[in-house]
Amino acid sequence: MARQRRRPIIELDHVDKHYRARGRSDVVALRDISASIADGEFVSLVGPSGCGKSTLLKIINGLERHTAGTMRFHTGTDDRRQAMGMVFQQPLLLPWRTVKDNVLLPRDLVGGRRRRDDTERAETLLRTLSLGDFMDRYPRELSGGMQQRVGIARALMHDPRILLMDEPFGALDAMTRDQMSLELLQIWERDRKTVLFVTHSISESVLLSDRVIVMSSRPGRIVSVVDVELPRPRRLSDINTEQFGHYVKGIRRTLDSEHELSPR
Ligand SMILES: Nc1ncnc2c1ncn2[C@@H]1O[C@H](COP(=O)(O)OP(=O)(O)OP(=O)(O)O)[C@@H](O)[C@H]1O
Repeated sequence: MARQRRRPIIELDHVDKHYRARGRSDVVALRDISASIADGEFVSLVGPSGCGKSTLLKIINGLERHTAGTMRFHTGTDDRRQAMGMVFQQPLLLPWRTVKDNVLLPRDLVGGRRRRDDTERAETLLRTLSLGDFMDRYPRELSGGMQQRVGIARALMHDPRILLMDEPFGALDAMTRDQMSLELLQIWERDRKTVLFVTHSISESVLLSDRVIVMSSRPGRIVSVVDVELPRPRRLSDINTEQFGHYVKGIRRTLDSEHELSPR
């Protein structure tokens, strides 16, 4: 059954991105990207290494500028940074700040005194992410998965409408990665933020997403958009179902055929 789509929050229309390289020809990272992401939707981006997935997140949050096409955001604010939170593969925590102070970093960067609300929000987020007992510890005292949870709490601190996640679990072992996927799903089911999630794992993309955008090798283009019609809430055991396998195989086939066609 087709899901009813909500109104778009991000619209990309024929977007290109070229990186200028002095003395060499430009790198065409993205070509003709058109997509509409609905408010509250969970969308994954999969594609070969170097196809421009990170670039797409960076032009969406304004860290990079697109070179052609148009982008529209319907977030209720002109301040893109306010509307978006970003989670990177490495959590990039400041080692001299405690866990709680790392989560409060975006708040502190704005300047002025912290309000009690800010501290309470940081504490609530940390408790939600099972870090209630580690708020006053330092990053070096935490495992990789715990550090990544701190990165997620920090990205959620200003309550963004959109969460951009660039291979957030890529550096974690398989079990921690599964656990983190489930926790992310729980947060998403509760808050229904719009999530754009970059991953190399096809099964992770199917487990988490409403839609999976499949990209070609560089220059990155969208070659397929897969609606994942698996029921929610999802569980890890869904991975063993026939329907799940069907989605994974379909996406794998698309990526393989693109790889065969691409110039080497
Ligand atoms: N600042 C930059 N200057 C020049 N070229 C860049 C820059 N950043 C990225 N590129 C190039 O743009 C292309 C896309 O890179 P990007 O990091 O977006 O790919 P990706 O799909 O996220 O890769 P991966 O899956 O390996 O992380 C690559 O060829 C890369 O070398």
